[in-house]
Amino acid sequence: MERPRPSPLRVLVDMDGVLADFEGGLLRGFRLRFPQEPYVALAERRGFSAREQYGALRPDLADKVASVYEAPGFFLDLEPIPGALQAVQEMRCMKDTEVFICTSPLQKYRYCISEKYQWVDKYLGPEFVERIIMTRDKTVVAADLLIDDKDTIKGQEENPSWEHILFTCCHNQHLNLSPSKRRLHSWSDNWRAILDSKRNARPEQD
Ligand SMILES: Cc1cn([C@H]2C[C@H](O)[C@@H](COP(=O)(O)O)O2)c(=O)[nH]c1=O
Ligand SMILES: [Mg+2]
Repeated sequence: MERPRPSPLRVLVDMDGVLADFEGGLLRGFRLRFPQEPYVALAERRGFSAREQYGALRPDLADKVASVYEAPGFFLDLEPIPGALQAVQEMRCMKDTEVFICTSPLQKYRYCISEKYQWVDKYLGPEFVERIIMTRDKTVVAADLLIDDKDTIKGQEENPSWEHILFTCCHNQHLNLSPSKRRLHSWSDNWRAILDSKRNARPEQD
């Protein structure tokens, strides 16, 4: 009897901090726009929210830093993270693998949503535009893996189907993870081994 084909391994890849250099673009934009103001160097970043960290430095800096990422052109002008484009293109061509870009828009979405689409089209092409999942709640999306730089991902679903692989970024590099949690240190790290191990750990299908 013919064995049934395994279902493809579905991988969600986050955008800001994983494909697009949000933190680098934010610091550059902040220093250009507010050259007299104190800033948080990338090595000093702690915690996902730049807004909160700037606000702790001086309360009025919270709105100032937010005004940088809410401005037109911010998301479109972000540089790709080194190795990211090649990695996801390779992932897309891998046998029995499905890759989607899973990204959260800002609450002030006026420019962010269309610019994220344009960014993907510009750097990855129309095949990937078809594969954008734009959601404020990634827990309700079904997949095997989510590669994301946000250390804690919460939403309506308490037990998401994916395993969260923490992608190292300036704001999370100092965190000690629980032994069960895995990191991808960069796109030069062995992301293929993570996909393979997940593929092999899945229960056999009848
Ligand atoms: C640091 C930081 C980020 N955000 C926003 C920017 C994006 O819209 C999302 C993260 O998107 P991802 O593709 O899921 O990585 O969060 C923010 O609002 N405030 C911040 O300080
Ligand atoms: Mg992110």
